[in-house]
Amino acid sequence: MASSPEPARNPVSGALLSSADVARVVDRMAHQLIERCARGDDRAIDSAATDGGLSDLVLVGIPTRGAPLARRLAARVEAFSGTPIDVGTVDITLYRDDLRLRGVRALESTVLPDAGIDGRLVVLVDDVLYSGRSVRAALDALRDLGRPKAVQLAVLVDRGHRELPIRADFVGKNVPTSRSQQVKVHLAETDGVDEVLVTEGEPA
Ligand SMILES: O=P(O)(O)OC[C@H]1O[C@H](OP(=O)(O)OP(=O)(O)O)[C@H](O)[C@@H]1O
Ligand SMILES: O=c1cc[nH]c(=O)[nH]1
Repeated sequence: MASSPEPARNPVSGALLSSADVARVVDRMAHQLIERCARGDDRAIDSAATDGGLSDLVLVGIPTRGAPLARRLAARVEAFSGTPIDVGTVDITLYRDDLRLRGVRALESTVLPDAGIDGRLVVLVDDVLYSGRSVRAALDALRDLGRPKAVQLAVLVDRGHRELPIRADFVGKNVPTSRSQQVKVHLAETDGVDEVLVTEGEPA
């Protein structure tokens, strides 16, 4: 009798990705972005363009840590492809559905490239995908900023437990977690170090 597959285990608390792992994962995601554009299997991208469709691409980070991640991804795509990549950030604070539950939060910056996002492929970038509510808020925020040809999603860690019909197009690492766990992404730009940790218990 065929044995059933091992159930996915939740990681034990501790370090999930080291600094070197984070760099490797970001590089892999950059290659995937380039390949997806060049393959043109995505109607959102003009694969006939001489730059493999990359000039159509805008990486838009969701603060806090999605913003430096988007800049890193853009830098690596540029390093591998030779094509400069437009980057931006989108503040989702006022579009959150838990605004009244979470108390006052400072507004972050929304910065778009000069060429804007109309008619382009926007790839939203975030560090963690969990319920999907932050991405839902980002989609609403984008709607007020322009009309992209398509919007896709890149996340460093997908930890599951979606509460909305949202999935990522580019995932650095899938990490099955329990709801009681927390995934904490630390980046040099915001935290002084690159690492991904899994901790037990609710966030402080
Ligand atoms: O899929 P979700 O359930 O929305 O969770 C993921 C979001 O949670 C974290 O942000 P957080 O709201 O903690 O703010 P921060 O980025 O400022 O830390 C993380 O950076 C994602 O944006
Ligand atoms: O584990 C989680 C859940 C939401 N947001 C995070 O950054 N980590």
